[in-house]
Amino acid sequence: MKQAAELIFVPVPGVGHLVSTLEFAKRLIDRDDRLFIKILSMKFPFTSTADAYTRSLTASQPRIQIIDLPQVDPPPSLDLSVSTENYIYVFIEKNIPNVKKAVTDIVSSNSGSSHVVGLVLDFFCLSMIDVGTELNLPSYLFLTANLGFLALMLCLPTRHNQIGTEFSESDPEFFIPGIVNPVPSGVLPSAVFNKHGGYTAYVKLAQRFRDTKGIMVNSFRELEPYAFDSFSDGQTPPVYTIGPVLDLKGPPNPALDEAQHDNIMKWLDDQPPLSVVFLCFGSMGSFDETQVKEMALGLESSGHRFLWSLRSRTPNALADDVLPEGFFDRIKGKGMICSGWAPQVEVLAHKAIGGFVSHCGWNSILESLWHGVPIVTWPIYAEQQLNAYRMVKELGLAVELRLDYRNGSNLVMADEIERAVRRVVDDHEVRKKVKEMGEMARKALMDGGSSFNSIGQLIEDMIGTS
Ligand SMILES: O=c1ccn([C@@H]2O[C@H](COP(=O)(O)OP(=O)(O)O[C@H]3O[C@H](CO)[C@@H](O)[C@H](O)[C@H]3O)[C@@H](O)[C@H]2O)c(=O)[nH]1
Repeated sequence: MKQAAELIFVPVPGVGHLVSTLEFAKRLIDRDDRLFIKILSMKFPFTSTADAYTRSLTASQPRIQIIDLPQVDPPPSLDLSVSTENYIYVFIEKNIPNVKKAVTDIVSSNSGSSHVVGLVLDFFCLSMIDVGTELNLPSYLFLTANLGFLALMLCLPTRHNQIGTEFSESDPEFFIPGIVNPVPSGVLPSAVFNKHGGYTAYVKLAQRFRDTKGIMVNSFRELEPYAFDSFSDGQTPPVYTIGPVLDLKGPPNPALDEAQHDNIMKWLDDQPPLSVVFLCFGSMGSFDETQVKEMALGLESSGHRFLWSLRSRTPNALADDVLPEGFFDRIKGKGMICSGWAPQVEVLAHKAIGGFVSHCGWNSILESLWHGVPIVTWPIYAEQQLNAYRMVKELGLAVELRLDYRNGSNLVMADEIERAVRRVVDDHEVRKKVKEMGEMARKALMDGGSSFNSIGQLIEDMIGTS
């Protein structure tokens, strides 16, 4: 009889992290029937839909079991406004005793026919490597971001040892082995500039990357070959490119009911092919009213059709309150606004979509490449500026609107938006490259493709051949 091998996943309960982590868990068990997965489910107060999402995605998978961890007290909400990264870091540290207890229980309940072969940790959970070490279990990193971000994190400890302090936006360009040219410091993740815990949290996490037994990255070699090659330096744990891992049904959200979903899809059905620009800014992106007005004016004067997932930063504001007067009448038939949440993956798959104004979250980028839709870059937070920069400057796969915008930056003016929207619809060269990359993504996952092989290698390294 084959011996069952169990993996314990510890994801961060935010949609942007859960999408690929849970899909990958499913992909692993589909690939090898010896594998069983337990998912430790932490609860964050500001990601209330994460729990339902985790359950819905794994419901029909008898070899995946969710273990609820007890709720812990969140850090003071002030911490969230001074540094999101530090808030998440502190919150996760508070969960460690519960994680340790859950892992210990799982290990001690194992019978002779099943054993735990490792922890699979989100990068924010890397301090849990110590839990694994204490229990004699290896830890793997599941990186929901890309190889370029991995390259940055791997070189951060060296810079910290030399300089010892956070970055400043006026710093000269920064050389990251794995990214073709030195990058302007203005496109580095917001956390590395943060004096209130964000930088320290990032450095502490970065210092643990090389303590893992292997690093799985939601990317594929054909997309980031230069970065991938930089990891064969003899000092980095094995890097497994296992992507793109996408949830092609899209994460559900209570803010999107069936009627709104059907309305959007029906409206798209009535539009000509490649004519609609889609605007959507991830699970957390929002703008203040002044910025929303500029967006509206820019879209209107571009003359193009658009579908806009509008999330205003003003609590309870209705679209009518924040948009310019008469806007709805003027765009009738040409533009559609949905408040709160859009069925993004389905929208990107629709033949009417010709471009995507995005915050450049990594899932959004992979989803748009998969469906051959060129992106206009409008990063907002986390590592999105670096993603935007690389998509435009290194990979030539996106149209530039802003590369270094972040929460609280200068306004993006209507005329800039108008130009970028026009360009993404008309730029046939970028569209062609994006389509080609989308085809390479599909090939990477097929039998014999680079990611298919990499997943096979990962399973072999974790549990051996059968
Ligand atoms: O209205 C919406 C908004 C989002 N989504 C989906 O939600 C996911 C969002 O993921 P992503 O595009 O990566 O954005 P974030 O939610 O912002 O993701 C976080 O996690 C990513 C992976 O680590 C990082 O790249 C981002 O910077 C970080 O903010 C995607 O699957 C989208 O299709 C929808 O379906 N509808």
